[in-house]
Amino acid sequence: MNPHPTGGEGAGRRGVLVSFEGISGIGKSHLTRLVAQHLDQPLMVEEFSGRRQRGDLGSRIVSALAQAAGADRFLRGGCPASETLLLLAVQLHTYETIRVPLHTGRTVLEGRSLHSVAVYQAAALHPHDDAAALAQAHALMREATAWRPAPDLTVLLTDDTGRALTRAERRDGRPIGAEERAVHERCARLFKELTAGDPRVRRLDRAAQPDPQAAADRIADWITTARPLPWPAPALEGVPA
Ligand SMILES: Nc1ncnc2c1ncn2[C@@H]1O[C@H](COP(=O)(O)OP(=O)(O)OP(=O)(O)O)[C@@H](O)[C@H]1O
Ligand SMILES: Cc1cn([C@H]2C[C@H](O)[C@@H](COP(=O)(O)O)O2)c(=O)[nH]c1=O
Repeated sequence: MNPHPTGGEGAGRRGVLVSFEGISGIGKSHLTRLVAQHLDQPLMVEEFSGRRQRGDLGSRIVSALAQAAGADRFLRGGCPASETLLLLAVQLHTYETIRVPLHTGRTVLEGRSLHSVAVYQAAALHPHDDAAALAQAHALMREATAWRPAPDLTVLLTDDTGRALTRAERRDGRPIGAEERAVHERCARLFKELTAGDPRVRRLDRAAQPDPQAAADRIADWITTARPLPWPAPALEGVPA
Protein backbone atom coordinates (compact mmCIF):
# COMPACT_ATOMS: atom_id res chain seq x y z
CA MET A 1 0.00 0.00 0.00
CA ASN A 2 1.27 3.47 -0.83
CA PRO A 3 1.63 5.30 2.47
CA HIS A 4 1.46 8.66 0.64
CA PRO A 5 -1.84 8.34 -1.25
CA THR A 6 -2.18 12.08 -1.66
CA GLY A 7 1.54 12.73 -1.94
CA GLY A 8 2.85 15.75 -3.31
CA GLU A 9 5.59 17.82 -2.28
CA GLY A 10 8.51 19.83 -3.51
CA ALA A 11 9.65 22.68 -1.33
CA GLY A 12 9.50 26.32 -2.31
CA ARG A 13 6.29 26.83 -4.25
CA ARG A 14 3.70 25.85 -1.73
CA GLY A 15 2.34 27.76 1.25
CA VAL A 16 3.48 27.19 4.80
CA LEU A 17 1.62 24.66 6.96
CA VAL A 18 1.33 25.89 10.55
CA SER A 19 -0.21 24.13 13.53
CA PHE A 20 -1.32 25.49 16.90
CA GLU A 21 -0.97 23.09 19.79
CA GLY A 22 -1.52 23.06 23.52
CA ILE A 23 -4.09 22.03 26.09
CA SER A 24 -7.73 23.14 26.21
CA GLY A 25 -8.29 26.79 27.05
CA ILE A 26 -4.73 27.73 26.14
CA GLY A 27 -6.11 30.07 23.45
CA LYS A 28 -5.43 28.25 20.18
CA SER A 29 -8.57 29.47 18.39
CA HIS A 30 -8.39 32.90 19.98
CA LEU A 31 -4.77 33.50 18.86
CA THR A 32 -5.24 31.84 15.47
CA ARG A 33 -7.97 34.34 14.66
CA LEU A 34 -5.71 37.25 15.67
CA VAL A 35 -2.73 35.86 13.73
CA ALA A 36 -4.89 35.34 10.63
CA GLN A 37 -5.46 39.11 10.44
CA HIS A 38 -1.72 39.53 9.72
CA LEU A 39 -1.69 37.03 6.85
CA ASP A 40 -2.96 37.02 3.27
CA GLN A 41 -6.18 34.96 3.30
CA PRO A 42 -4.91 31.96 5.25
CA LEU A 43 -6.98 28.79 5.31
CA MET A 44 -8.03 27.84 8.85
CA VAL A 45 -8.77 24.22 9.76
CA GLU A 46 -10.28 23.17 13.10
CA GLU A 47 -11.48 19.63 12.71
CA PHE A 48 -10.87 18.50 16.27
CA SER A 49 -12.92 20.86 18.33
CA GLY A 50 -15.90 18.99 19.74
CA ARG A 51 -17.77 22.29 19.86
CA ARG A 52 -18.07 22.50 16.07
CA GLN A 53 -20.58 20.26 14.36
CA ARG A 54 -19.89 19.93 10.64
CA GLY A 55 -20.62 17.38 7.97
CA ASP A 56 -17.15 16.70 6.54
CA LEU A 57 -15.64 13.23 7.01
CA GLY A 58 -13.07 14.29 9.62
CA SER A 59 -15.63 16.11 11.77
CA ARG A 60 -18.01 13.17 11.48
CA ILE A 61 -15.33 10.80 12.76
CA VAL A 62 -14.66 13.15 15.69
CA SER A 63 -18.41 13.41 16.40
CA ALA A 64 -18.75 9.61 16.35
CA LEU A 65 -15.83 9.28 18.76
CA ALA A 66 -17.29 11.95 21.03
CA GLN A 67 -20.64 10.17 21.02
CA ALA A 68 -19.02 6.81 21.84
CA ALA A 69 -17.08 8.46 24.67
CA GLY A 70 -20.17 10.02 26.28
CA ALA A 71 -19.21 12.97 28.44
CA ASP A 72 -15.48 12.22 28.39
CA ARG A 73 -13.54 15.20 27.08
CA PHE A 74 -10.64 13.01 25.91
CA LEU A 75 -12.73 10.91 23.53
CA ARG A 76 -12.07 7.81 25.63
CA GLY A 77 -14.74 5.30 24.69
CA GLY A 78 -12.86 2.25 25.97
CA CYS A 79 -11.04 1.25 22.74
CA PRO A 80 -7.91 3.43 22.78
CA ALA A 81 -6.10 1.68 19.91
CA SER A 82 -9.00 1.91 17.47
CA GLU A 83 -9.71 5.45 18.64
CA THR A 84 -6.09 6.36 17.93
CA LEU A 85 -6.22 5.01 14.38
CA LEU A 86 -9.45 6.90 13.73
CA LEU A 87 -7.89 10.11 15.05
CA LEU A 88 -4.90 9.57 12.77
CA ALA A 89 -7.38 9.11 9.91
CA VAL A 90 -8.83 12.51 10.78
CA GLN A 91 -5.33 13.93 10.39
CA LEU A 92 -4.95 12.32 7.00
CA HIS A 93 -8.35 13.69 6.02
CA THR A 94 -7.27 17.18 7.01
CA TYR A 95 -4.25 16.87 4.77
CA GLU A 96 -6.36 15.63 1.87
CA THR A 97 -8.57 18.70 2.21
CA ILE A 98 -5.75 21.24 2.43
CA ARG A 99 -3.22 19.91 -0.05
CA VAL A 100 -4.53 21.77 -3.11
CA PRO A 101 -4.79 25.21 -1.46
CA LEU A 102 -1.44 24.57 0.20
CA HIS A 103 0.20 23.65 -3.08
CA THR A 104 -1.17 26.72 -4.76
CA GLY A 105 0.58 28.93 -2.25
CA ARG A 106 -1.89 29.49 0.62
CA THR A 107 -0.79 29.50 4.21
CA VAL A 108 -2.75 26.90 6.19
CA LEU A 109 -3.37 27.23 9.95
CA GLU A 110 -4.30 23.95 11.64
CA GLY A 111 -5.87 24.07 15.11
CA ARG A 112 -4.55 20.84 16.65
CA SER A 113 -2.52 18.62 14.34
CA LEU A 114 -0.32 15.52 14.60
CA HIS A 115 1.20 16.49 17.95
CA SER A 116 -2.23 16.56 19.61
CA VAL A 117 -3.07 13.05 18.46
CA ALA A 118 0.38 11.82 19.50
CA VAL A 119 0.11 13.37 22.96
CA TYR A 120 -3.51 12.65 23.92
CA GLN A 121 -3.59 9.17 22.45
CA ALA A 122 -0.24 8.22 23.97
CA ALA A 123 -1.65 9.36 27.31
CA ALA A 124 -4.78 7.27 26.75
CA LEU A 125 -2.81 4.20 25.66
CA HIS A 126 -0.44 4.44 28.66
CA PRO A 127 -2.46 6.01 31.50
CA HIS A 128 -0.05 4.97 34.26
CA ASP A 129 3.41 5.03 32.64
CA ASP A 130 4.89 8.39 31.62
CA ALA A 131 8.00 6.94 29.94
CA ALA A 132 5.90 4.56 27.85
CA ALA A 133 3.56 7.42 26.93
CA LEU A 134 6.45 9.57 25.69
CA ALA A 135 7.88 6.70 23.62
CA GLN A 136 4.39 6.05 22.23
CA ALA A 137 3.95 9.72 21.33
CA HIS A 138 7.20 9.64 19.32
CA ALA A 139 6.09 6.41 17.64
CA LEU A 140 2.73 7.96 16.73
CA MET A 141 4.50 10.95 15.15
CA ARG A 142 6.58 8.56 13.04
CA GLU A 143 3.49 6.59 12.05
CA ALA A 144 1.51 9.72 11.20
CA THR A 145 4.27 11.21 9.08
CA ALA A 146 4.44 8.06 6.97
CA TRP A 147 0.97 9.13 5.80
CA ARG A 148 1.04 12.90 5.75
CA PRO A 149 3.59 15.63 6.35
CA ALA A 150 4.13 17.25 9.72
CA PRO A 151 3.56 21.02 9.84
CA ASP A 152 6.45 23.22 8.72
CA LEU A 153 5.94 25.25 11.88
CA THR A 154 4.22 24.21 15.10
CA VAL A 155 3.29 26.88 17.63
CA LEU A 156 3.13 25.24 21.05
CA LEU A 157 1.19 27.47 23.44
CA THR A 158 1.90 27.05 27.13
CA ASP A 159 0.56 28.76 30.26
CA ASP A 160 -0.20 28.08 33.86
CA THR A 161 -2.39 24.98 33.44
CA GLY A 162 -4.92 26.11 36.06
CA ARG A 163 -5.45 29.40 34.26
CA ALA A 164 -5.94 27.68 30.88
CA LEU A 165 -8.44 25.22 32.36
CA THR A 166 -10.38 28.01 34.05
CA ARG A 167 -10.77 29.63 30.61
CA ALA A 168 -11.92 26.29 29.14
CA GLU A 169 -14.44 25.82 31.98
CA ARG A 170 -15.82 29.32 31.45
CA ARG A 171 -16.03 28.82 27.70
CA ASP A 172 -17.72 25.40 27.92
CA GLY A 173 -19.92 26.20 30.92
CA ARG A 174 -18.97 23.01 32.78
CA PRO A 175 -16.41 22.22 35.45
CA ILE A 176 -13.30 20.10 34.86
CA GLY A 177 -13.03 17.35 37.48
CA ALA A 178 -9.90 16.15 39.29
CA GLU A 179 -9.19 13.16 37.01
CA GLU A 180 -9.56 15.27 33.86
CA ARG A 181 -7.39 17.98 35.36
CA ALA A 182 -4.63 15.41 35.98
CA VAL A 183 -4.84 14.28 32.34
CA HIS A 184 -4.55 17.90 31.16
CA GLU A 185 -1.48 18.39 33.41
CA ARG A 186 0.09 15.22 32.08
CA CYS A 187 -0.59 16.17 28.47
CA ALA A 188 0.85 19.66 29.02
CA ARG A 189 4.09 17.95 30.13
CA LEU A 190 4.00 15.47 27.26
CA PHE A 191 3.62 18.29 24.69
CA LYS A 192 6.82 19.86 26.04
CA GLU A 193 8.76 16.59 26.17
CA LEU A 194 7.64 15.44 22.73
CA THR A 195 8.66 18.70 21.05
CA ALA A 196 11.86 19.40 23.02
CA GLY A 197 14.72 20.23 20.66
CA ASP A 198 12.58 20.12 17.50
CA PRO A 199 13.57 23.13 15.36
CA ARG A 200 10.13 23.21 13.68
CA VAL A 201 8.43 23.90 17.01
CA ARG A 202 8.27 27.40 18.54
CA ARG A 203 6.99 27.75 22.06
CA LEU A 204 4.99 30.74 23.25
CA ASP A 205 4.32 31.02 26.97
CA ARG A 206 1.18 33.02 27.57
CA ALA A 207 2.19 33.71 31.17
CA ALA A 208 5.29 35.49 29.86
CA GLN A 209 3.37 37.15 27.00
CA PRO A 210 -0.15 37.80 28.33
CA ASP A 211 -1.11 40.45 25.74
CA PRO A 212 -2.90 38.52 22.94
CA GLN A 213 -2.06 41.15 20.28
CA ALA A 214 1.65 41.05 21.14
CA ALA A 215 1.55 37.24 21.13
CA ALA A 216 -0.19 37.26 17.73
CA ASP A 217 2.38 39.72 16.30
CA ARG A 218 5.18 37.43 17.40
CA ILE A 219 3.58 34.32 15.93
CA ALA A 220 2.84 36.15 12.67
CA ASP A 221 6.56 37.01 12.44
CA TRP A 222 7.45 33.33 12.85
CA ILE A 223 4.99 32.38 10.12
CA THR A 224 6.08 35.00 7.61
CA THR A 225 9.72 34.00 8.01
CA ALA A 226 9.03 30.24 7.94
CA ARG A 227 9.81 28.34 4.75
CA PRO A 228 8.07 25.20 3.49
CA LEU A 229 10.28 22.22 4.28
CA PRO A 230 10.85 19.42 1.79
CA TRP A 231 8.50 16.50 2.22
CA PRO A 232 9.67 13.05 1.23
CA ALA A 233 6.70 12.13 -0.94
CA PRO A 234 5.90 11.58 -4.63
CA ALA A 235 4.64 14.47 -6.79
CA LEU A 236 1.03 15.47 -6.29
CA GLU A 237 -1.12 14.49 -9.21
CA GLY A 238 -2.14 17.56 -11.19
CA VAL A 239 -0.14 19.98 -9.08
CA PRO A 240 3.47 20.63 -10.01
CA ALA A 241 5.95 20.18 -7.18
N1 LIG B 1 -5.42 35.81 26.93
C1 LIG B 1 -6.74 35.61 27.07
N2 LIG B 1 -7.42 36.42 27.88
C2 LIG B 1 -8.73 36.25 28.04
N3 LIG B 1 -9.46 35.30 27.44
C3 LIG B 1 -8.83 34.48 26.63
C4 LIG B 1 -7.45 34.58 26.39
N4 LIG B 1 -7.08 33.61 25.52
C5 LIG B 1 -8.21 32.92 25.26
N5 LIG B 1 -9.24 33.46 25.89
C6 LIG B 1 -10.63 32.96 25.91
O1 LIG B 1 -10.53 31.69 26.58
C7 LIG B 1 -11.36 30.73 25.94
C8 LIG B 1 -10.49 29.57 25.46
O2 LIG B 1 -9.76 29.98 24.31
P1 LIG B 1 -9.76 29.05 23.00
O3 LIG B 1 -11.14 28.57 22.71
O4 LIG B 1 -9.03 29.81 21.96
O5 LIG B 1 -8.84 27.88 23.59
P2 LIG B 1 -8.46 26.48 23.01
O6 LIG B 1 -9.17 25.45 23.81
O7 LIG B 1 -6.98 26.44 23.01
O8 LIG B 1 -8.96 26.52 21.55
P3 LIG B 1 -9.53 25.34 20.62
O9 LIG B 1 -11.00 25.53 20.68
O10 LIG B 1 -8.95 25.69 19.29
O11 LIG B 1 -9.05 24.02 21.13
C9 LIG B 1 -12.10 31.46 24.82
O12 LIG B 1 -13.35 31.86 25.33
C10 LIG B 1 -11.20 32.65 24.53
O13 LIG B 1 -11.92 33.73 24.00
C1 LIG C 1 -6.71 15.55 18.78
C2 LIG C 1 -7.18 14.88 20.02
C3 LIG C 1 -7.92 15.57 20.94
N1 LIG C 1 -8.32 14.98 22.06
C4 LIG C 1 -9.10 15.76 23.06
C5 LIG C 1 -8.29 16.77 23.83
C6 LIG C 1 -9.35 17.74 24.30
O1 LIG C 1 -9.91 17.26 25.51
C7 LIG C 1 -10.38 17.69 23.19
C8 LIG C 1 -10.34 18.92 22.30
O2 LIG C 1 -10.78 20.02 23.07
P1 LIG C 1 -10.40 21.56 22.82
O3 LIG C 1 -10.94 22.27 24.01
O4 LIG C 1 -11.07 21.92 21.54
O5 LIG C 1 -8.93 21.73 22.77
O6 LIG C 1 -10.09 16.52 22.41
C9 LIG C 1 -8.04 13.65 22.31
O7 LIG C 1 -8.41 13.10 23.37
N2 LIG C 1 -7.34 12.93 21.39
C10 LIG C 1 -6.90 13.50 20.25
O8 LIG C 1 -6.24 12.81 19.41
